Amino acid sequence: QLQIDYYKDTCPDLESIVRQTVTEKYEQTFVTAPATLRLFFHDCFVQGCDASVILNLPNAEKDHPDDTSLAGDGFDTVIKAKAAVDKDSRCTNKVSCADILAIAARDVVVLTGGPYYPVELGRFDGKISTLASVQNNLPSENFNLDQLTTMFASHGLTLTDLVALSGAHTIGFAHCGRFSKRLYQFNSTHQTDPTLNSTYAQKLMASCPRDVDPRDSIDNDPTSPKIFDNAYYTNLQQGMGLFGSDQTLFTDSRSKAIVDAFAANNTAFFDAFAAAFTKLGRVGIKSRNEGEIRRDCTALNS
Ligand code: HEM
Ligand SMILES: [Ca+2]
Repeated sequence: QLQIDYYKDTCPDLESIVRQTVTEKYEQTFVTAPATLRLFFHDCFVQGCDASVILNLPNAEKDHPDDTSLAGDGFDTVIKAKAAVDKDSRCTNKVSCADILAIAARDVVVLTGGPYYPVELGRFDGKISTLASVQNNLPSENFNLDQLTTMFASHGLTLTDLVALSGAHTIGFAHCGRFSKRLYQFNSTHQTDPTLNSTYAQKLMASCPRDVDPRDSIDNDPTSPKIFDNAYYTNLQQGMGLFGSDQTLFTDSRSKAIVDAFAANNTAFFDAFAAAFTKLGRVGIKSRNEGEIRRDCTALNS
């Protein structure tokens, strides 16, 4: 029931207002892009795409360890865009924070060189956000393909969607503590994960030595960290996936052909990403009765 032209009459300039705010913030700080894209994913997988991750309540979603590494610039992007939207008197208190996040997430994909695609709108903001609801609902960086496909399938997302959406790791950052196990204590026979390219492994060890502050971070995509492109897939072909959950998309024979197709054809990746993003944006949509149009994206109306 989402529609591309949902706000056509109520807030006709919505898309350009959001785009302008996101562009200004992106020009100030690059992290705006990966932070906003990841925020959208984490929102949709927990309670659906309803901006529940943004609510600032005691023991809220954002306080769960899986969400505490969400960069503040993603939240800030939505708050700033909401303020800009509400300044247009036609739009005041009419556009949901969940929809603003969805538009902003598409906009950062475009800003970093990725595909443009229309975003479906008409979401309502959720009224519930709990720390407990995050548990086991976001994928771990150590997941194998079965674990990844089970979790994605539970939201109607296919194997192709999983591989395409994982391509978001073509931009952004990761903290050393997230993959140090792959470098230093993989398992009883291999200190370092044998699927990891050895030159890349050495580079990672140099950037993230054993005693590194686990809060230090490095680029997800070692070849084009700020560009939304299919380098993520050519990296996987060379054993240069940062997380186990990335590399397994290539090492597992069931998804390898999809990785190869996206590595060979950037347009194929862009088309699949746009389609998968649209499906992700439909997860757990709340009706008018189940949700609200939040006045302040960080707080419940009342
Ligand atoms: C397939 C399962 C996935 C796993 C296991 C996973 C895991 C992770 C982890 C561990 C990080 C690093 C966090 C940190 O150290 O701060 C990360 C970063 C990121 N993830 Fe994912 N992710 C997955 C899928 C996705 C999807 C579907 C998207 C969006 C469509 C996404 C977008 C991002 C972005 C943009 C970053 C960089 C964030 C930043 O620089 O602030 N990820 N992911
Ligand atoms: Ca890239």
